[in-house]
Amino acid sequence: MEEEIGYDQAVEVAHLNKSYGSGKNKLKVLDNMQMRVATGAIYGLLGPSGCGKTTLLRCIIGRLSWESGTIVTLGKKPGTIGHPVPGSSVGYMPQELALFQDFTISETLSYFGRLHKMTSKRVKERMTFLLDFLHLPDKGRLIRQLSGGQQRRTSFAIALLQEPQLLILDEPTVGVDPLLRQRIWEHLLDIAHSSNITIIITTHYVEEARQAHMVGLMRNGRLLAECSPEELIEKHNLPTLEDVFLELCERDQIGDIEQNEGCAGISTQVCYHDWFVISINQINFKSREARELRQQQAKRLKKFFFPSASNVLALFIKNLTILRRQIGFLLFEFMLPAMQIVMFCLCIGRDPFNLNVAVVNNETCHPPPVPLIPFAASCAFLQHIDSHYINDFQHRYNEARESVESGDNWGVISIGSNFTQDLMIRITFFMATGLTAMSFVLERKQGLLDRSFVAGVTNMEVMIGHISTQFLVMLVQVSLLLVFAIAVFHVVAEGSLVLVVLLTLFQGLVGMALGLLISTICIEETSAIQCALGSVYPNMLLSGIIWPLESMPMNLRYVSYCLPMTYAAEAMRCILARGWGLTYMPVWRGFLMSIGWGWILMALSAIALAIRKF
Ligand SMILES: Nc1ncnc2c1ncn2[C@@H]1O[C@H](COP(=O)(O)OP(=O)(O)OP(=O)(O)O)[C@@H](O)[C@H]1O
Repeated sequence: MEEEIGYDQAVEVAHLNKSYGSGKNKLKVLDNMQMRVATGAIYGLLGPSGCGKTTLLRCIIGRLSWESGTIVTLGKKPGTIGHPVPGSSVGYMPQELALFQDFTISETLSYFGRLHKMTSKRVKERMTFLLDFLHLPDKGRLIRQLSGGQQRRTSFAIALLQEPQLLILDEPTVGVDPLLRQRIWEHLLDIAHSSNITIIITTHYVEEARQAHMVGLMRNGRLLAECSPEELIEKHNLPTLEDVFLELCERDQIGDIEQNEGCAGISTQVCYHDWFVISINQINFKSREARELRQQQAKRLKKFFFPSASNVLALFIKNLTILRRQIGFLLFEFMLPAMQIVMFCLCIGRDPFNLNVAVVNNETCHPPPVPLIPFAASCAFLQHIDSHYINDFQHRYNEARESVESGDNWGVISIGSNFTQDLMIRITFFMATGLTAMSFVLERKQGLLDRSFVAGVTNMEVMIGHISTQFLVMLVQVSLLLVFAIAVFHVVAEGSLVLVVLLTLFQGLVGMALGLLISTICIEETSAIQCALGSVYPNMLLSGIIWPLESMPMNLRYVSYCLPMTYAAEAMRCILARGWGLTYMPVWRGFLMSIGWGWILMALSAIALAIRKF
């Protein structure tokens, strides 16, 4: 049974050290940082720009890891599995807007309400209150149509939505008029008092922090003072908090901060209150941590394999809403693969000029007028060629080659027996890669991904959310592709259509998983696009789709066998041209490779997501 620890301090930070980068580029941002926030208090975190406030807040909510020191948020280390931090116990308003520009206010709040597992009735109630309280316009208005101040207030509304135990507000009053700013502070004081909600707030308007119960003054990643505003002002005998702040900064610059008697060993002015009855050192976290480690690993694995259905549903609906808002682009996406196959089947019929070449066709052409003849794209190609220009149709490769050697022809066109079938695998794979390659990039840049993570979403849930939405798009794409290829152009299809559809979908999923990996690794849109294109061409060249594997150097051939498309393309040829089923090795091997690659790429994406901690 888990040990329940009551906490008088909602947040305790002790000896925290945190750096960004490594080696020569290492930047120490938090330096032996200390902080204690009593439950039900409003804590104003003040400090010059770049002193590490946001970094500290992100550590407190479990979005950043640190090198050494301890953080206890609402009784446990943030990020502990089963602990709702990050999750519903914390409301976070980041500095950046972090809003879906194409969502309405209502859709935005509903999305976060679903993540926090609120009933739709409760979401409606809170929405009505927040719209009125924050002077927001009609809930049907798109975020992009709101003014800067209105957008910030919407962002604030998200943080307040589920009435969390802990509110972390990173500069919530920037761009808010003084009247509304005062209302916000009154509301914060009210919820802290009536609901025992703890609030940590950063602000550059130092004077407004006088309304907080406690203020922490930071500089260069260290805490200079932690006191109630009145005590600080009284102690320094200065008229304003801002003056105290300036004086402390100046004294810190010349190394003249007094050591507080009650706080030996910490070069910080700290005022003790009745709230601070538990010292972080009194709790034996080390022994508890060791005991919990094994349980945590088991829980982490469970959470990885059994994601929350309601979170996945919330992400799915969110992604669908994004797609709905881009309906033109969505239609284009639906049609693109079908257009590619149509163009391919139509355009190859154009007359080339002055080509005196021998043609060897290994695909089977049926003479008209056989009804519903299976279509081989190569046959259409040959039928459309004016025999005046390409007039030497050989049937055997050696004969064709000899005709070139003897000077009768200047070249040989040899059409492989798999010319048309491979196309479907190729188009599906690359389209799917394109579908997901940008999934995280934009959301991450706008801080949206981070906000979902703070609301308790896991990496796996985000990935499943994206894959399930894009899978819908891919279903439409594959249906259109197969209709055009098989029903309209009669591409040879001797085998089971179910296997064809399944293999195409599996290949699409592998392409999507590759796209996800790309979008996890790349920070900018341009690098994601280049990465997607860069992975497409080697894949295409090496997988034997453009040129036969047999013509490759032996070592390269082994590389080719390991690629996701090689065996799948072979399996597709065997199903379509030979009518083989799953009992044949080349067919099941193609399926097995597709499934294996899908899992490998998904796992790599999950690992990359976990390491990057967006
Ligand atoms: N992801 C990052 N990689 C490298 N350096 C970073 C990163 N994020 C922040 N920093 C650096 O860490 C330092 C502290 O940044 P942080 O955002 O925590 O400061 P802040 O006190 O919140 O500043 P502000 O008040 O301007 O928001 C800055 O020097 C910043 O450049």
